[in-house]
Amino acid sequence: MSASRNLTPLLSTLLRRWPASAAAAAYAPALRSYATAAVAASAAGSSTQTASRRTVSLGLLSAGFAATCAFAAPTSSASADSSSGTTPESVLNKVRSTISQMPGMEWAAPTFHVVFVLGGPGSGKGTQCAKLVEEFGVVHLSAGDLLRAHVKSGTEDGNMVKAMIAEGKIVPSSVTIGLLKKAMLESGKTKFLIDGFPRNAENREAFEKEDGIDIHFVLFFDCPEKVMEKRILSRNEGRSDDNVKTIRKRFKVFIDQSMPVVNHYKGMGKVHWVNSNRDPEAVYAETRKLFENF
Ligand SMILES: Nc1ncnc2c1ncn2[C@@H]1O[C@H](COP(=O)(O)OP(=O)(O)O)[C@@H](O)[C@H]1O
Ligand SMILES: O=c1ccn([C@@H]2O[C@H](COP(=O)(O)OP(=O)(O)O)[C@@H](O)[C@H]2O)c(=O)[nH]1
Repeated sequence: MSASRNLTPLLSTLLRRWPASAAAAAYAPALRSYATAAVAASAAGSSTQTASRRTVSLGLLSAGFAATCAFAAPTSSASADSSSGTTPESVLNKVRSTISQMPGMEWAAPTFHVVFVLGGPGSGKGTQCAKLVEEFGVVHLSAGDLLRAHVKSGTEDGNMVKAMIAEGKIVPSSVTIGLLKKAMLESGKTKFLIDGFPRNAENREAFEKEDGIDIHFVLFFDCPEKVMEKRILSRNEGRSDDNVKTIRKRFKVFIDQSMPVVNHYKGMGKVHWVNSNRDPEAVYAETRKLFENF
């Protein structure tokens, strides 16, 4: 039987084992894309499999299901989950053990492919990422945008983030990585531009500890401070941190804390340096070449 024909009953089995909340149902499309990606991955590797035991790479499917359960808050079933001690890790472990018990199925860790897009505030990261999304169909995740959306949640955590952004400070990785992982899982895709993260050594070290993420390279946009400041002051997106006082603090944080991250990856030969002090089309003409094999 082909792997794709196995898929629907498998999804039903997984969803039956852990009753889906209304919010979980909203994740079904993402789950289905993971499943499709998993089947494609399995088909690509089928020549190495034995006829008696067909191995299906279900890591992405499992990750999608874990996301379904782990991020279903704030529904009533999610609060029942938290009262019974369910955590993202415990859900993932359940998915893993169920899959391992299914005949002909084997657990495989998911792989997400990532390019970090770094550069000073106003260097043009968001502008270039939008062009890459259009041409290459990659997913653009701006850590700053995710944090700003989180502020709107009005939670205690959200208020802490709001205060840190207003001061140009770097939010702890536990918050930012949680938001990034959630967005990655929900997207149902596997190739990501992570824009504006990691911003310091703590962010970088924590992200590198995450399983199943392959950091392909770092795209660094280089632009003089004077030019970046001028750009930010005419950006006009209503951002609370786009004022001269906070911009100067952000530049200092960038030099003191973010440049060491860039230099770390430079030492590993992973940084592509692009001069972004040119018109956006000229910057893109150089940038796009780096993605032909991504
Ligand atoms: N190459 C460029 N030349 C001139 N202006 C640019 C260029 N790239 C971006 N901008 C503008 O500068 C501002 C900051 O760009 P943005 O992409 O938001 O930067 P970042 O994401 O690095 O903070 C935006 O208003 C954008 O339209
Ligand atoms: O991984 C991140 C990304 C952003 N920020 C915060 O969000 C602000 C805005 O970041 P963004 O990347 O959106 O804007 P940029 O500084 O590139 O203009 C930063 O100054 C930080 O306070 C953060 O703490 N961690």
